[in-house]
Amino acid sequence: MRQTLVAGNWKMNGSKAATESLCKAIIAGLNSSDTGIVVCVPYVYLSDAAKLTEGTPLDLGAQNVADQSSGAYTGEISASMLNEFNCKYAIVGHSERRTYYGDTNESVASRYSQAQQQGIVPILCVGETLEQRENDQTFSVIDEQLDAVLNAAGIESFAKAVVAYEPVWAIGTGRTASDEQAQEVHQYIRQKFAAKNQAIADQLQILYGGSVKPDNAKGLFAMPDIDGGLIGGASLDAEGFLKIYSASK
Ligand SMILES: O=C(CO)COP(=O)(O)O
Repeated sequence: MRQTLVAGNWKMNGSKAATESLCKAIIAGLNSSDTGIVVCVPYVYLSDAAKLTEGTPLDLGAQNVADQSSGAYTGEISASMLNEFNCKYAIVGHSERRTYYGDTNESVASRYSQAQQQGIVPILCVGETLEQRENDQTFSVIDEQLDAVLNAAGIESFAKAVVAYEPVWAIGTGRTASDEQAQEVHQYIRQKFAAKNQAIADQLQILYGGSVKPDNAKGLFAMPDIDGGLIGGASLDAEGFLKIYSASK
């Protein structure tokens, strides 16, 4: 049985005060034995969030990581820096990074490796746009996104990675993929990995992201190849986020 994981991606939302109140409210709703729940907060709040989550069941993650280890890369944050703040996870290749900030398949692969070199678990995001889906390119886009990382880091690296399928057309639109639409792609991804290494494929956590809410989480998470979710908007509300987490158990 694979463990489930529910990750909140706060994106560029919140404040110092909101970080404190949201972390505290989520932690208050968890039991000490709970596992598989993480918040990915803006970089500047990692220090506060690290203190708030230390010794609690709530894990911490970043929303990105540099594709280089150090040096003259103005504005970037390295994996070793993240490591100083108890970051267990780092999202890489989110579609908003790919679309607005030019992250390429190659740079995403470098970010993925940089995270792993510091013992941080990358949450590798893949997914097609609406246009690509309508042109029957969903699987070829996902192949390209995954192959760039597989070629650079190897199949074994996925023993310590998470994949998130996030169809771009479902992100922040309120238009979620149906349970079956999501499962179809998750199954495709798992079979792709299984063709290279069955054991890695069997244990790989594949999360679904895109308008996951408390009322649709249960159906999505019940699908055989969906192992949890990467939650945007709904992770900014502690009660709703905890409900989504409960749906994963
Ligand atoms: O992009 C997402 C998580 O990374 C999904 O965002 P929403 O849940 O707001 O659609």
